[in-house]
Amino acid sequence: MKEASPGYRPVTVFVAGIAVIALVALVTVAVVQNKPLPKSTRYRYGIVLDAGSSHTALYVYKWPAEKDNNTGRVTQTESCPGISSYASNPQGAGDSLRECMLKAAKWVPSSRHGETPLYLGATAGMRLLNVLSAVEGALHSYPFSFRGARILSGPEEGSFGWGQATTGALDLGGASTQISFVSAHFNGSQSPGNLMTFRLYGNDYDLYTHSFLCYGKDQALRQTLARQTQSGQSSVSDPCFHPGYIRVREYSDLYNTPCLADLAPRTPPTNFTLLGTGNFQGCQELIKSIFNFTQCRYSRCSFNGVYQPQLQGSFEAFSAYNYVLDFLNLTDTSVSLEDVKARLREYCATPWSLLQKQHPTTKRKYLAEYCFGGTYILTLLTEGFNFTADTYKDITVVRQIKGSDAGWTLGYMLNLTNMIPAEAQDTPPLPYAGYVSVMVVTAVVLALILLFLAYRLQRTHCSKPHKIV
Ligand SMILES: Nc1nc2c(ncn2[C@@H]2O[C@H](COP(=O)(O)OP(=O)(O)OP(=O)(O)O)[C@@H](O)[C@H]2O)c(=O)[nH]1
Ligand SMILES: [Ca+2]
Repeated sequence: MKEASPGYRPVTVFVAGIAVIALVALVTVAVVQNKPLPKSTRYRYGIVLDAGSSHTALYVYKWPAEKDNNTGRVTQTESCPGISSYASNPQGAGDSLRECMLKAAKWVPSSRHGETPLYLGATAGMRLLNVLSAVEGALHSYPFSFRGARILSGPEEGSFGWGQATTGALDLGGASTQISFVSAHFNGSQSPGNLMTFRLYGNDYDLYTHSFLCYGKDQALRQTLARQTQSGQSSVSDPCFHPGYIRVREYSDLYNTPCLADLAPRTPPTNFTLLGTGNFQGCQELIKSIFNFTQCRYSRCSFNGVYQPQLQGSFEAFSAYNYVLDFLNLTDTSVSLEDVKARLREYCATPWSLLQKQHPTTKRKYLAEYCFGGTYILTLLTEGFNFTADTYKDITVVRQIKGSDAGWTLGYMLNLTNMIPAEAQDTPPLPYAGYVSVMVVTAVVLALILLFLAYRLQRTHCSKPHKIV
């Protein structure tokens, strides 16, 4: 009689084999698949040129390639020449951006050039189509994926500058100014032209937005000068400039803007002399004269008959709000409206000669215009947009929103590349190390279960009485 050897049954061997193959396969997949991208392709880039009325700014955005919804962060900015000054020489406008574009080509890795979108957005203050088409031609010659140059509409300029759902945006440019905020009192029924609807992260927003062309800081200043030179005066005493400030200006230069169309005196002298008197109150009265507060066919208006719902929530103010209030040391959140007035009263009255000594390195043009700029901001916010001493506290002056330079460029690019997530984001993907760990643990558990099954099968097999041959 021969006792049967405890040999393994084919089924046991099969199950154990599967267990080993499963383990090897899972670990291999975990290690080989889903590896982080090589360094050179780990990020995507996007370039936006903001062709404003007073300057052109270049923004290079960068974001992780795996997370297209992880809105880009600006990595580099560059101030380029303003193309609006090339109206009589459109070719020159294209050439003027060359240096800036070469810098962008250095910042973006060359392997990414071809797929990097390049946009040029001109703001409403710059309706110079001939310049725009010349620039368009020039931008095609760079290695990026040029997606066109166009003029933003007022609502686009306002709404793309709006970044956070709960915070309104105040943008003061050279030619135009924008106000945008979410208001529970606004659904567009009164004034559909001011409504922009957004679906962001699963929520719908009705955004009120308006862009006032000719009410940017530079054009508003021109409007005040026009108010004082309409009869062709040869000398003007201007309360918005410091005592002792004297400057000779040309009529043709002042009135050379669509904002003052038809306002120019018929037969003006060539020049007028601007003499500063440095009087805050007089300056505020002068500024008020460029707003129309009388007509409003809606339940409420800001100015010039433009509908504006009741202000709501907090606001972030940027561009010239930031340049001017920062210089005047008025950006601290503890600063009240009364503090602003007191500072301006004292600042505007400061003699020009003293100011120049106090700020020897500040650009003269900027230095001369902070009294006007500050007074204009105060008047625009309180008389124009109806901020009160109480709601003024809701305004924060910022240079950046969420780590990016404040402005419309990021929102514009994200919108055009379809990267603004309409729905709430899924939970973020596991990092590579986490992914490998989960896969290995799953594989080991699976293999253990299979081995255990194989063991049980073997045991059952051994405990059965063997047939004796
Ligand atoms: N003091 C100061 N003023 C600045 C500076 N940069 C720009 N400005 C002025 O601030 C105002 C607004 O500037 P921007 O926001 O660049 O205006 P913009 O985008 O060219 O103009 P829009 O087309 O109307 O948007 C203009 O009057 C500029 O001359 C700065 O660094 N310091
Ligand atoms: Ca601007």
